[in-house]
Amino acid sequence: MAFKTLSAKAAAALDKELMSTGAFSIDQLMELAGLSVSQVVYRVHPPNKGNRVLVACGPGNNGGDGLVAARHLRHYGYMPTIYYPKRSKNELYQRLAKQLEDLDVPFVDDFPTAINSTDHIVDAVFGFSFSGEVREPFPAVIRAMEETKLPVTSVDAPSSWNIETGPPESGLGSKFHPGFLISLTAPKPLVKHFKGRHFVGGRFVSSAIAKKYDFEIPEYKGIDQIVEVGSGGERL
Ligand SMILES: NC(=O)C1=CN([C@@H]2O[C@H](COP(=O)(O)OP(=O)(O)OC[C@H]3O[C@@H](n4cnc5c(N)ncnc54)[C@H](O)[C@@H]3O)[C@@H](O)[C@H]2O)[C@@H](O)CC1
Ligand SMILES: [K+]
Repeated sequence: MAFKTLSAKAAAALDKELMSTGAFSIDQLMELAGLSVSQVVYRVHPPNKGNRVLVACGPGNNGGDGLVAARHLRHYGYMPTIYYPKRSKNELYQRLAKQLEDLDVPFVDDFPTAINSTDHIVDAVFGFSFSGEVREPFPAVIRAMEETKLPVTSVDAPSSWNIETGPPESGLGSKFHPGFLISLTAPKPLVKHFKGRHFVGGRFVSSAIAKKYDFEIPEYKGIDQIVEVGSGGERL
């Protein structure tokens, strides 16, 4: 049986609720989301398979998850590189970037060039608030991820996919099929079109919240922040 999915609208409402009546701060949620992303990368691509990881960060919270994941990956022994062209002026993101700079993690401006010297890519460009056509400077990033043979781990959604309906029918993003996806809190409807290895993360949801938003919390084992589920979201 497949896990129930969470629409983009429901995911945004859930986030808002966690940060209001739920009493969480955005820093906490992003830290846990990024930690779970780092655990997926470690699971599917341990550092002895090649420790260079290129993290593509978009302008919103999906990009913030990427910045947090990069810090954890650095501490696990990876050599992350960050592409973060639309830096937010928000203090939280500035602190996350400073933490990486203090670990000597490089920031690069040219994603298509950087992709030639990495072993793994983290796609933290867009999450559940993506809509419409991909705007500059991100088309080149989506194209490079679409064309590369390197493994890609997408955070919450393969960037450029419609959250409800999946990959675009034609043009940019239509051939973007990352090998790995981590759905945060609960899979979004687009997972119906995802064929790779699929994980769920975000081990901070209470059963009351899951019940209210009508999704299931997967069975996390031990100290894991992630659970592998079937590509469509079904139990393994
Ligand atoms: N509920 C959860 O489990 C949590 C979710 N988080 C992350 O937060 C994400 C959602 O974050 P946000 O709501 O900030 O949004 P996103 O990060 O999905 O994207 C919004 C940003 O992308 C830009 N954008 C949207 N469409 C675009 C287009 N067509 N071309 C170019 N730019 C475009 C917007 O202007 C905005 O700056 C989730 O997907 C998840 O990764 C975590 O950070 C916190 C916990
Ligand atoms: K993404």
